[in-house]
Amino acid sequence: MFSLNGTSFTNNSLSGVSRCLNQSSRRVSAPMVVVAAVNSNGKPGDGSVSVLVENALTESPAPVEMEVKSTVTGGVQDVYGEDSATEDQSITPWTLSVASGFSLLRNPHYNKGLAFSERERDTHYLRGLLPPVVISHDLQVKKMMNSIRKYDVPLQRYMAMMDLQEMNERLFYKLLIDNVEELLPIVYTPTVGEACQKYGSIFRRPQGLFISLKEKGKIHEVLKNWPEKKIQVIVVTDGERILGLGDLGCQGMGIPVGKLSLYTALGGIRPSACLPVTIDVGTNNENLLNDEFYIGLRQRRATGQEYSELLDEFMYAVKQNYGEKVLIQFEDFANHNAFDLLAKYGTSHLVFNDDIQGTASVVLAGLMAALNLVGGSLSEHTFLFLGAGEAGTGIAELIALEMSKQTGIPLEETRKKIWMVDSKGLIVKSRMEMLQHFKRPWAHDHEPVQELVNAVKSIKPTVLIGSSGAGRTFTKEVVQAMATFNEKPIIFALSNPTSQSECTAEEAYSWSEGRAIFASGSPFAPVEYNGKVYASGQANNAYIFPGFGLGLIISGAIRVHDDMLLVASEALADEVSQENFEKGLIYPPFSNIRKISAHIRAKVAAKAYELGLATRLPQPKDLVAYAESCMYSPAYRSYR
Ligand SMILES: O=C([O-])CC(=O)C(=O)O
Ligand SMILES: [Mg+2]
Repeated sequence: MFSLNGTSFTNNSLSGVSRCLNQSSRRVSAPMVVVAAVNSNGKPGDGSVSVLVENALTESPAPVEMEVKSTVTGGVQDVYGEDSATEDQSITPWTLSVASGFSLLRNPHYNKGLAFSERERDTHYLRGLLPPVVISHDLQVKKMMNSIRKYDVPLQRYMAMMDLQEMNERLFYKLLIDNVEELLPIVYTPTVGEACQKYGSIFRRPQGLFISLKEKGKIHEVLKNWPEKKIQVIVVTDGERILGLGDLGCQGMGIPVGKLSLYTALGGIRPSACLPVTIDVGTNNENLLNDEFYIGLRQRRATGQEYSELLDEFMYAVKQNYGEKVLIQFEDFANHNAFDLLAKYGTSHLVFNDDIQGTASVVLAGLMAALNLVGGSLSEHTFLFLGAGEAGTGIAELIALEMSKQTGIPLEETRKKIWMVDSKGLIVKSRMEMLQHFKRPWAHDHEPVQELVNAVKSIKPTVLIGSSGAGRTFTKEVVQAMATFNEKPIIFALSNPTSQSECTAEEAYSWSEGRAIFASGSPFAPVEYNGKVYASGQANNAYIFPGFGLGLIISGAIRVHDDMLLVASEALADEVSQENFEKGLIYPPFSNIRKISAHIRAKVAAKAYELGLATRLPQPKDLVAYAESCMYSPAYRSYR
């Protein structure tokens, strides 16, 4: 028991502190979260409680930081680590954590390292636990960047970043936000691919939830083991198709972790609202099954009923634990499950498949921008895809939809402008019987063609898109063929990571004599060809999903709709400046990504309101300003 401002509380009703504050201060507007309440001397009876209040949505300090001095009649320190699930859920969004001294330094959410001020060191039992110097957040960033740059191997940089995330979350995000172009390829594609391949060896601490067949029947409880309760976005994989690297089983965890760090850094969703999940139903990867350091279930993949029962239980438990409006992003599932899961849960949950929908939206944006360089409208172009899986067919469908919207021509007709080659050659009507359902809309009248190069020569596409997961498949002959009948061939090599890219930037520019409009899923450094420097764009779904996700969240959307993907594409294409076009770029630089994300978010939210899918009412007047005000900032809080 302790009392604050004349009110008594038990330790497990500390959320009452928040209510008391809220009632006693006219200066604080809900929703606010108490992030630290520390008994400054720890002795019952004569201490004081200092409390920091912050905005629940953004984790940024509230307009007014409050210090409440009051007589404490009981110790409050011992509530540290108490399960906040025991708190009265009806008073959400109040949450409370208490940390001081050594445990404060060990808590990545609150730790500031050498940036703790003299006063904080006094009031939070930090004296002696830190060396004397006090440094600024900016200097910490500079210091970390210096040490990260000393590593030559990208995986070492990745591990240094993961260590930092575990040690000081706000420093991690500030580093990432301030150095996004340099660090994106480290915490995300392509390095995250290598991290997944070696995840068993580099695994240190769990960064997300592992839900395996062993947890069947207990998933509801497993979700409760996660320390955060107010989850807004889940990225989930079953590891069967990690980037273009194939089945990495349980080691796919690097992907949800990486994607969610971008949700925070690029999209502005607070870290504690993000939950990375890996569903482990086994792996068919023999190397992993025989690897003594493999961290997952050592069995072949469960399929059929066993698989769908586990997924069903997971999806149900998520809704039970976090409500209707939690966004579930499916990532890197194999084709045979990805389409089915999206269709199955699309009507009951807020689900989004990044590989089908996010990639589609980002590629459509790139194409819209490319039209400024090559001319013509979308429907005047002809498209050929290598790879008819999630990404390929997802992009194709969104292009066909946009063409149909622009021209009024029915979707069945606009689809005919789009051709696909898979591992068995051109997708044509005579193969219909044998085709998986998601490939069928793309089977057109044509004689069978085996090789990509022959398909290119026969179809004469203006746009060639690689979504095959197979590296070096856009050969010299293929690129040269594109360059013979197109003045400016549009070539997208989307597969990830770099090793799986259908061709390199250098190949695209040199084989097309510098005429290609090129973009790739993984980043390539600028290329010099014939004395001219060519910078290419990164057609990566990282441009879309963080802003798209927050657009859904701020509007309280309950379903994803294709029209939201279309407006996200338009919003991204609008961000490409004249200066970018002059350099041949069809994507804006990632350095502007937070601003870009705010625009995408506002457009997606506006569409959700227009479609009647938004539940957060009333609609904010200025959605861009509102979106910006909701963004998580990694600025340190001051614990007074
Ligand atoms: O992770 C990325 O860079 C893009 C993506 O979703 C994939 O390749 O599966
Ligand atoms: Mg993916």
